[in-house]
Amino acid sequence: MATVHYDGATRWYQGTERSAVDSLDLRIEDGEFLVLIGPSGCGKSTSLRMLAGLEDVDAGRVRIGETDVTELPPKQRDIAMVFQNYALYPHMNVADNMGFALKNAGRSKDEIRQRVRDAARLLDLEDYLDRNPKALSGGQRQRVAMGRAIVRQPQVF
Ligand SMILES: Nc1ncnc2c1ncn2[C@@H]1O[C@H](COP(=O)(O)OP(=O)(O)OP(=O)(O)O)[C@@H](O)[C@H]1O
Repeated sequence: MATVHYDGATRWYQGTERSAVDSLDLRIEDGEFLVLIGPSGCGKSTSLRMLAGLEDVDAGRVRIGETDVTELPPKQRDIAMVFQNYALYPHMNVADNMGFALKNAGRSKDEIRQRVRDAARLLDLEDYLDRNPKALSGGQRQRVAMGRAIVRQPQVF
């Protein structure tokens, strides 16, 4: 894990009068579990998306550990994110959804199987590994999305 540091991070969406996030200063310590709470539309997702590299940072900087990631593409940030709509691959079963990023990273079949099994045990998904997402409940889908993040063992969740 690593520290996360927002330093005046700002995001404007074109054509809008106000910034979605205005000069966010926030330091999250290594291993800290942080919850952002605020009214709908106050900028929580935008803040996360700037950290993950899914939104440009229009002013300020974002750091992970000692690395300034403001200009880095998402792939190089070693972050795992769970999306509000889960974004599961509908044509893949639960095990393949959870192991997909590891497969892309060239990990061995044995390692992928083991990490997926460990995460499935943690999330109580062992009985669902062969099912497709459409045959799962909302909460089960949410746990698959979390499993997909967990198996990657990223610097930042
Ligand atoms: N692509 C976009 N173009 C223009 N404005 C946007 C865009 N995406 C988000 N916004 C605006 O930016 C602001 C922050 O949105 P954001 O999604 O970060 O809010 P949030 O705090 O995560 O909200 P919620 O709790 O409702 O999910 C909102 O006012 C939203 O309407």
